[in-house]
Amino acid sequence: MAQILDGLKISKEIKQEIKIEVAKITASGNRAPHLAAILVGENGASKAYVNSKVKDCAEIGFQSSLFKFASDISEEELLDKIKELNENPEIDGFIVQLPLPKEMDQEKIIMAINPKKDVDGFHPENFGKMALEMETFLPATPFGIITLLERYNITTEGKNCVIIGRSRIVGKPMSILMGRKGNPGNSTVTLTHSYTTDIEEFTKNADIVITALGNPHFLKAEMIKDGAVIVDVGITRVENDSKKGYYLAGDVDYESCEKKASWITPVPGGVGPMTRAMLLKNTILAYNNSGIKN
Ligand SMILES: NC(=O)C1=CN([C@@H]2O[C@H](COP(=O)(O)OP(=O)(O)OC[C@H]3O[C@@H](n4cnc5c(N)ncnc54)[C@H](OP(=O)(O)O)[C@@H]3O)[C@@H](O)[C@H]2O)C=CC1
Ligand SMILES: Nc1nc(=O)c2c([nH]1)NC[C@@H]1CN(c3ccc(C(=O)N[C@@H](CCC(=O)O)C(=O)O)cc3)C=[N+]21
Repeated sequence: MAQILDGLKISKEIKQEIKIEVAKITASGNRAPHLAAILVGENGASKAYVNSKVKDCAEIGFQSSLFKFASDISEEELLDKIKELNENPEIDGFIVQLPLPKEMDQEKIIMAINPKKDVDGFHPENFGKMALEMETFLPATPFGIITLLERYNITTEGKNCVIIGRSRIVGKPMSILMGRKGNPGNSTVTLTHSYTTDIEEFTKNADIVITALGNPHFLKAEMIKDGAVIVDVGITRVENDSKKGYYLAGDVDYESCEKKASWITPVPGGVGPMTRAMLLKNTILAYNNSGIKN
């Protein structure tokens, strides 16, 4: 029976640590860190995520701002908003919630963000720094996963790590971080995706499997080896008859895998809360590097 990598618990610890840091900042007469988010369109999951971010900020004493736009906003209008946030000295960091409407040039939007305020770590300058092991903002989800592994003293050195999914926000940066020098890191990484012909061949030999594909219950016990560490990033809303109308499904078939794994993350309560905590962590890093605070 696997032990639980309790992301909810660790995220609370991290938030508590940040809350203490914020209290010290404000006690000495400086303004609190300020995180902003831009949300375009009406995606239900995206709305829920940015709303929870506002709540997280209030909980630990950050200021926060949320800018909502209809899905037919022009690229120019969005770029103007980004420019305004880039220049506003009272805002330490901001994120543009993804995915953006299909018609928009996502790359152009991300490129417009001031890298010093890019607390998602998505700007190519920050992504490049991450890959080159320079100090920068690490994307919140992979940052959350390595922090979770670290706090549970999971050894990654010399291990075979298989990642499923190669998105900009999870799979790709995750593969870089696990393969970097250091601990967590020093793993031998295999990055798999929809063109991988026989995923099972890789997952069966993996000491660590990280799933980020968005396919409910994809990873079954037969696909993993005894004692593997399983990290489930996937969150899909699957419709059912409950009051909410859906339940949250991970990419891992938890019921079967927990019997075989040594460690496993639950969904919900695993990687998701860690992502939120690390965004706050990045914001305080941005704050501390931004000079004058008044
Ligand atoms: N817990 C958290 O904090 C977060 C959770 N998520 C969740 O993680 C999941 C993934 O999201 P995201 O990272 O944005 O990825 P995307 O949805 O952007 O991409 C999915 C990736 O999975 C690959 N893939 C899809 N199907 C298969 C398959 N059958 N076999 C192998 N690879 C496959 C795709 O391959 P290809 O590149 O070839 O198309 C692609 O690289 C979603 O459920 C999302 O909601 C996302 C961010 C944060
Ligand atoms: N610019 C940008 N940055 C992101 O970091 C980003 C993004 N866009 N787009 C969408 C994905 C998704 N993502 C999640 C974060 C937390 C939970 C989370 O807190 N999940 C809870 C459950 C939440 C619920 O009840 O719905 C849990 O797993 O326990 C989920 C998903 C960040 N993303």
